[in-house]
Amino acid sequence: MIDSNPPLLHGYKKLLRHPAETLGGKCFDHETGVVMEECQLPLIDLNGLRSQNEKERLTCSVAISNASSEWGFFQVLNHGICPELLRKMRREQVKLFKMPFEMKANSGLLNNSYRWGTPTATCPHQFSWCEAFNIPLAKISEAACYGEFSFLREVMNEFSEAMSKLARLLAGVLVENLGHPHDILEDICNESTCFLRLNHYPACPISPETFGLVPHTDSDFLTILHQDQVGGLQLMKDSKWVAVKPNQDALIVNIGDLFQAWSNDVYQSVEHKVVANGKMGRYSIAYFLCPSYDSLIGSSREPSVYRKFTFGEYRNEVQEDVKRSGRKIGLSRFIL
Ligand SMILES: C=C1C[C@]23C[C@@]1(O)CC[C@H]2[C@@]12CC[C@H](O)[C@@](C)(C(=O)O1)[C@H]2[C@@H]3C(=O)O
Ligand SMILES: O=C(O)CCC(=O)C(=O)O
Ligand SMILES: [Fe+2]
Repeated sequence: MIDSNPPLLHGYKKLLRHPAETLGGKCFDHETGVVMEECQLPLIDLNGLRSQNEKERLTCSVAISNASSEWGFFQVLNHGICPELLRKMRREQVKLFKMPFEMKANSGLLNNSYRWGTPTATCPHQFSWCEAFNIPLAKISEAACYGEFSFLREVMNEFSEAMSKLARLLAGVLVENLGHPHDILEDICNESTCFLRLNHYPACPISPETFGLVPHTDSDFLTILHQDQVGGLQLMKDSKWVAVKPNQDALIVNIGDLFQAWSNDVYQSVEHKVVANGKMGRYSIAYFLCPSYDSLIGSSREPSVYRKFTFGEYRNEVQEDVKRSGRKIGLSRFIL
């Protein structure tokens, strides 16, 4: 059989040799709930924030905060990212991942941000059947890192600018609802401290229980996600996995660990995962609103649940945990 691109089966054959048997093994600790039928996430029309009517603006702002506390996730309509830009981004993303594996892995493309599978996995349930470019936006203005993908540079700049505007709008509503000036986070988060993650989940020929992306919470303030029509994203709600039905007019927004810490647990960073699809490949794009590495993340109100930490310290801790134990521990490491 020709090797797939990326060679996930070949590269991880030992780990994935008997997926059915080993899934019952000791590291099998994530299936705490069964998938409910697809459940509609709170769907919020952002035109409410632009209304002349004060009451409408308030209703929309409260809906964003309530969803961020109760679900940690919500979907937004009239988000301002034009469909043509999403289509251009999708075309470039598909072209990028169709490149020969050797080029993706060794060309240093996009600031050498290419990753595939999970080198640190010690059992199938720590393995993600995916490939991704985790691009620091500080670097995307450098033409050198694009090779022949010069148009990709143009599209990514346009896309990340639009996403940055939306992320700032949403973060502004969330911090204002906690009694702070809407731009309080803007001095620690800016275009150059954020990340764009291009995900591709190839069709997966092994166990249907294989993860496209392992259960995790995001290590940022908030994430704005565009998923395609294939589906597979699930989030944890009341100890059950809830599938997120694809809605091409909507973008998905989820609270990250840093906003949970900053809000002193008012907003929840909720576990989510992607289940692999046996027949169809799937693409998604995630924009991560992140502060600079030296920014101190403290609680916006006392008494604080967590000790203060810098984003750099947090990322190092996550990577150390993933290296040491194969999975992310996250915020619980920083409880006072
Ligand atoms: C193996 C892992 C790396 C990751 C945490 C995880 O346990 C699973 C998801 C990964 C991810 C995806 C989105 C973000 O880029 C990230 C920082 C996060 O919060 O979850 C990465 C984590 C990482 O790269 O450390
Ligand atoms: O692809 C998806 O739907 C989710 C991706 C994700 O959770 C991430 O990149 O952090
Ligand atoms: Fe995520």
